[in-house]
Amino acid sequence: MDDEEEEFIPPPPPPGPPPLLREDQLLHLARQGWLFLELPDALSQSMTDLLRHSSQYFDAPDIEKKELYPSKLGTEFGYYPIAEEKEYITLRCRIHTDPNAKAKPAAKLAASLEASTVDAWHHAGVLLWRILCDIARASDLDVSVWNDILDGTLDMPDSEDQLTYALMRLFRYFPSTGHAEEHTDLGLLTLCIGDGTGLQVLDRFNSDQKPAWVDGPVGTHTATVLVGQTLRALSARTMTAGAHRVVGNSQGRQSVVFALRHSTRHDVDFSLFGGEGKLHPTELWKTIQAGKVNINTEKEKRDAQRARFRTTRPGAEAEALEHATRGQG
Ligand SMILES: O=C(O)CCC(=O)C(=O)O
Ligand SMILES: [Fe+2]
Repeated sequence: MDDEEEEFIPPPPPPGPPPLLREDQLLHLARQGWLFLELPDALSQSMTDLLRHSSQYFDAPDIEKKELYPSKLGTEFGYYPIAEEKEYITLRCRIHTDPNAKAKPAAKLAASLEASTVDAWHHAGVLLWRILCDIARASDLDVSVWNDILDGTLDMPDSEDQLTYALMRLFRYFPSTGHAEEHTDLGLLTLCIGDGTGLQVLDRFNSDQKPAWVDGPVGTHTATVLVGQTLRALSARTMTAGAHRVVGNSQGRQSVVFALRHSTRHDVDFSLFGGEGKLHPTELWKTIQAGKVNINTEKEKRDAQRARFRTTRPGAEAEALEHATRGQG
C-alpha cells in the first residue's frame, strides 16, 4: 500500500482585489441602483480635504474661478455657474501643476485643489473598481473584464491628451434654491458625498403610488454609490440605474461627485459580459447619452433640450419620463 501522503496544494487566491460588499449590499445596489456605503478612512479623509479646498475655490471671485478653469466641452470641463441654482467645477485632468514660489495666489489655490483631487480620485477609483470586481464575481465573470474599460480612469490623468470620460465634479448649491432634477447618471458607477442634506435617492419598490425619496447620508464617512446607464447597459439591464435628485436646503450644500466612466482607449467588448459585439468608446457614449437632458446646464437649455427631444422622437415621452434627465455620473 502506498502510504505516501498526497501533497496538499492550496487553492490559488481569488484574482483581483479583496471583496468589498456583502451579498445583501450587492443585491441592493443591483436592484435599487444605489447604496449607502461607509468609506475607508483614507477615502473619507481625502474627501474632507477636497471639500475644504473646494470651498476655498468657490469663495474666490467669479472672474478668478473662470480664469482658472474656463468651461469647455459644454458642461464637461471647467467652471460652470447656474444662476440661482448652483456653481460647479468639473475636473478631468491636471491643469495647474505645482506652481513655483512666485506664482500668484490663485494658481497656488488651483494647484492645491488639484492635488487633493488627485488623492480623492485615486481612493474613490480603487473603491469603485472593487465594487465592479464584486459585481463581476457575482456574475461569474472574470475581474479582468474591467481592464480595458477602466484603462486610464482610476487615477486623474496628468494632461488633457489622456482624458477619459471619468471626472470629479465639485458642487456648491445655493441655499434654498440649489437643486438638481431627478435623473440617472451616465457612467459605470458614481460616488457622491455632501456636507449637508439634499441628495435623495428613489426607493423603486415603494414608489407605486407616489415616488418614495430617501435622504442620502451627510458627511464624508458615508457615501452614496449610484449605478449609471453604462453599467446598466453592460449588465444587459439586470442592474438598475439609480434615480436620484438634489433638493434645496436652507444652508446650501457642497458636494463631491466622482463619476467612474469608461475609458476612451479601447473598444468596449460586450461579449466579455455575455452580450454581443464591440462598440467604439465614443459610439458607446453617444448611445448612452441619446435623448437625455443634461440637468447641469442652464434651465432654458434644459427646457429646449426637452422640447427638441419631444419633437424629434414622438412617443418617446414615457421613456423620457423614466430616464429623462442625466447628470454627470
Ligand atoms: O450633488 C450631488 O450630491 C449629486 C449631484 C448629481 O446627482 C448630479 O449632478 O448628477
Ligand atoms: Fe447625478
